[in-house]
Amino acid sequence: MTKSSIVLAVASVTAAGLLGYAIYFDYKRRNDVEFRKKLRKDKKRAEKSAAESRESLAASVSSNELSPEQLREALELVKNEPPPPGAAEKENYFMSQVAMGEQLATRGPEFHLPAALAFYRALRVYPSPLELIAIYDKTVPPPIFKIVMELTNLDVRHPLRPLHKNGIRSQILAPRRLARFECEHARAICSHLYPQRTFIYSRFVLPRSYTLPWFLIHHCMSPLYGVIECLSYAEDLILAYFDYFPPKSMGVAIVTQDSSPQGSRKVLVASKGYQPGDLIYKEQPVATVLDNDLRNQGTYCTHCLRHIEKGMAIPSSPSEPFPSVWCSKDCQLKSRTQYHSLLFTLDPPLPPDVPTPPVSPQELEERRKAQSLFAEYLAKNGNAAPLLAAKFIARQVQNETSKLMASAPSTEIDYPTAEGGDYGLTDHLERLRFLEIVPSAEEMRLLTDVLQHALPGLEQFVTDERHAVLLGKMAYNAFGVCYGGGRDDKPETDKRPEDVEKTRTPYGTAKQIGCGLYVVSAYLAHSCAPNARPSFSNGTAELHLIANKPIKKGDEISVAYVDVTQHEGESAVDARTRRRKEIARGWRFACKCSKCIAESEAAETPTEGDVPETQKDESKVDSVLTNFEEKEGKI
Ligand SMILES: C[S@+](CC[C@H](N)C(=O)[O-])C[C@H]1O[C@@H](n2cnc3c(N)ncnc32)[C@H](O)[C@@H]1O
Repeated sequence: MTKSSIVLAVASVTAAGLLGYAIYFDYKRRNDVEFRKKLRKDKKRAEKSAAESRESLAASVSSNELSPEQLREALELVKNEPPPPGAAEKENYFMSQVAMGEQLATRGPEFHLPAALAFYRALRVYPSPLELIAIYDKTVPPPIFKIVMELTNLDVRHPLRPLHKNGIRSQILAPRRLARFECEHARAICSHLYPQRTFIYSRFVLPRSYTLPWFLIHHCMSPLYGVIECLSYAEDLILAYFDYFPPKSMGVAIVTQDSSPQGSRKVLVASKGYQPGDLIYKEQPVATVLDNDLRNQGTYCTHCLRHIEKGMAIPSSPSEPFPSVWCSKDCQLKSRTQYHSLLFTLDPPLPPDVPTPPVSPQELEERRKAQSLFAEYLAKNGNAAPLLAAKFIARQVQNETSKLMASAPSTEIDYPTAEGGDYGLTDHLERLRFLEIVPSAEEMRLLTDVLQHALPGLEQFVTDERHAVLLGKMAYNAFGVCYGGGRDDKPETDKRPEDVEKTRTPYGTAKQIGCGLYVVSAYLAHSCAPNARPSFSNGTAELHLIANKPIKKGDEISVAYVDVTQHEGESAVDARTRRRKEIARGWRFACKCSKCIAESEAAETPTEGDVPETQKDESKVDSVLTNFEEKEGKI
C-alpha cells in the first residue's frame, strides 16, 4: 500500500460523477506549499496524539484481542479530541490521519488499533463517510478495517428517529445537493443497526457538500447517524417526487390511477382546461438520436435534429469515430459537454483543474479503439436505444461533475426537472416503465469499455441488469421526432416486424428522422382516439404537446403511440388489427382505450390476427420503487 493509496482511491471511486471533496484534498496537497507545510505540522501533532493513544490503550494488544471496553475507551479518546474548526483544518486533519493510518498499518499487529484510530479520525471528518468506508474496505488491511467498523458501530449513540415528513428536509438538508451511490457496507451496517427499517436496496442518498462534516460533527457526532438521517430524507424524497415533478408551469400533473381499465398506473392529467389546438407544454429531450441512415449524411444536427442546409453544418473532427454534425456552435457545445466528449473524443472527461494522473499514449490509443468499436457496433446494430442509453449515462456523469466542481462546464438543464426536492436524472428515469430486453453481451462490453477508458471506475455503474433496464426504458419511452410532414426516404429493413425498434409517434416510425427521451411525456398513455398529439413544429427535437380535443382540468392526457389512422384501402377492422398489433409488439399491452373497447363491444366475433383483450400487460415498472411506495401506503 502506498502512502497516498486511499486518497487516490477516493479520487478514482468518485470519478463516476461523485467528485469533489477528496479530489480537492489531493489537488491541494500536490499544489499548495502552505497546505503541505500545514499538513506536516498536523501530521506531527496527530502522530503525537496517536502515540498517546497507543500508550494509554495498551498498544501491545493485538487487534484480535480487543475487548468492547477497550474499543469504547479508544473511541472516547477520539471523541474527546476537539474537532478541527474550519474546512481547511478538516482537510489537513483528514490527510494527516490517513497518512498516519497507512504508516502505522505497516508496523505489525500491535499497531492495528492506533492505525484504526487514525483511519477512524479521518472518517469522522470526511464529507462522505460511506464512500470512504468502501475505499477503506479495498485498501486497509482487513484486521484494521474490522476495528474501524467496530468503532463506527459503537459510535452510533442515538436511536433512529421516526421519519420526519418535513422536519429533516427543512431542518438540516434542505438546500443541499445530493448524490447517490451504492455501498454494500453501508447497507450491511444500517440493516444491522436498524433491522426494523426498510433500506432502499443498496442505494443511499448522501448530502454532498462541505457542510456535511458540519452536520455530522455539530448535530450528531457520528458519520453513521448522519447517514441514517439522510436515509430518512431519501425516503421522503422518494415519496414526494410527484409533488415536485413535473413543474407546475407545464400545466400537467402525474397521478396514480387505480381504477382505470388498465389497472394501477401513473398517468398525465391536465392541471387546467385546454381547447383543441392549444399548446399544453413544450419539452426538451434529455437525449436524442438520429436515425442510423442519417447519421453519416451531415443533413441533420446530431444534437437538436434540425435540418441543416447544405454547406452549413459544423462537422466533428474526422479523427473522431462517431461522425457528427451540428447546426450551430451552441448545439456543438451542448453535445460535447453533455455526452459527446466522454463517448467519442479523447478529451479529458473531467474539468482541467481536477488532478488526474497523466494519460499515456497507449491508454489514449485504447480509449480511441474502444470508441471506434462502439461506434461500429452502433452503426451495424442500427437501433437508437443503445446510443440513447450511452448518452444518458454520459449526461448523468456530466451533471454530477458540474454540480460538484465549480470549474466544470456548467450544464444547462434544459429538460423539465423537479421544482425543489433535489432530484436528478436518476430520479426521472427510475419511475419510467420498461420493456424486458436481453441486450447482447457484446453491446454491454463495448459500452463499458468506452466508459472505463474515459473514467476508470465508471464501468462499475453499468451492471448487466442495469444496462438491460436502461435499454428497456429507452426502448419503451422514446418518442419519434418528425416534422414538416416527416420523411419518405427511410430505407427498407429486412428485420422481422416484431424486431423493428419502435418509438412513440402517431406519424409512424417510417416518417421520423430520429427520436428522443422526454421525462414528462414518458407518462403519456396511449389512446387510439387521443386527446393530444406531439408536434415538433419548430423543426427540432423540442416536443410540443398540442390538444386535439377539449380537455378539462383533471382529464387524463393521451397520445397515439402508433399511426391510428385508417389508411386508404384499409378496412376499419384491418386498421384496428394493425394498430393493436403494433402496440402489443412495441409496448406489450393490449390497448384498452375507449375506442378499442367500443369497437370490441360492437364486433360480434373477434377478428382473426387481432390482439386478444386478455393479453397480459408485460410492460414493467421498477418493482423496488413500487414496493417501497406501496409499503408507505401511497399506491
Ligand atoms: C402511461 S403509463 C406509463 C407511465 C408510468 N411510467 C407508469 O409506469 O405507469 C403506460 C402504461 O400504461 C398502460 N397503458 C397506457 N395506455 C394504455 C392503453 N391504451 N391501454 C392499455 N394500457 C395502457 C400500459 O401498461 C402502459 O405500459
